[in-house]
Formats: sequence, C-alpha cells, structure tokens
Amino acid sequence: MSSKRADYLTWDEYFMGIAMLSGMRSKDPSTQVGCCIVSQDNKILSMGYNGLPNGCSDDEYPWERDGEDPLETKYVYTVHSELNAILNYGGGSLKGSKIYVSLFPCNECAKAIIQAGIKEVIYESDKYEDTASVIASKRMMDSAGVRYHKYRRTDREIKIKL
Ligand SMILES: Nc1nc(=O)n([C@H]2C[C@H](O)[C@@H](COP(=O)(O)O)O2)cc1CO
Ligand SMILES: [Zn+2]
Repeated sequence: MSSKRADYLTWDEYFMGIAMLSGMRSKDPSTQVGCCIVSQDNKILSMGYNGLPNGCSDDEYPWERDGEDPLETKYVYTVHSELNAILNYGGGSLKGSKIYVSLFPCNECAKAIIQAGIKEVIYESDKYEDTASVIASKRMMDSAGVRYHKYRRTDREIKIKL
C-alpha cells in the first residue's frame, strides 16, 4: 500500500493561493487585491477582487491614482475585493467565517467585515499600515473582536499551465 502524498497544499496555502489567483482578475494597473472567505470548517463561501461595479465599463472609467479632479481617479469608483466578496455571497450568513486577503482591509471594508460577522482576517501585505485608513481599520477590528494576523509565507511556488 502506498502512503499519501506529502507535498499537498496546506489549508492556508490553498486559501491564500485562491485569494491571489482571484486578484489576478483585477484590471487595476497598480494594485491587484484578491480575497477568499472561508467557513470555520474550511469551506469556501465567496471570493472577490477589486474592480468596478457591475455595468461600469473597465474601458470607460479612469484607472489613474492621481489627478486634480477626484472624478478622474479610480478611487471614487472601485469596489474593494473584500466588499465584493461580501456582497457577492448569496448563501446567507457569513457569521464566524475567516477572510484571506492579499492586502490588509481598509476602514470601509473593516466596517463591512465586522457587520457581516467575519471573525478572522489573514492578510499578506500590509503596505498601507501607516495610513489613517488602516489604523482606523485595526482600531475597529480590535474593538469588535475581529482577529487579524499575517499570512506566514512558505515560499512554495505553484506553476499552473493554462
Ligand atoms: N484592502 C484593499 N482592498 C482593495 O481591493 N483595494 C483596492 C482599491 C484600489 O483598486 C487598489 C489600491 O490602489 P493603489 O492606491 O495601491 O494604487 O486596491 C485596496 C485595499 C487597501 O486597503
Ligand atoms: Zn477596502
């Protein structure tokens, strides 16, 4: 009898891998964010990436970061990956779930995470940790009892031929 494979993906690698794969759908030229919401018993409930709302064409809206006119920047239009994943979930409650996300949630997504009953955030990058948005996000999550911790990289590389 042969024994089981030894190099299978861990749960954390699997879910963060799916979060990153989802981020590859993003049309944002500077930052692609992806996430994956998972139940307490490790079932995938929803996924998301940053993009425009339905009906808003990726080719007609701006992807600029800077500009005198905020209406000519992406910030007023894009839906963040985490909010997309929460809003896209059609199955009922997300209470007690965890979210794997490639970038630490902003304050607006933190509000949605808290209100949806998500209890744990596993993030990869925290590149905006010094901004008011992320400081406020952590403050609210601390108050609401949402735990957050950084994904521990294993440096495993996955090659998929498509
Ligand atoms: N947690 C997040 N989830 C997201 O989906 N985003 C999105 C909004 C923008 O489309 C992009 C950030 O663009 P930039 O400022 O790094 O060029 O990532 C941003 C954050 C950061 O808080
Ligand atoms: Zn956000």
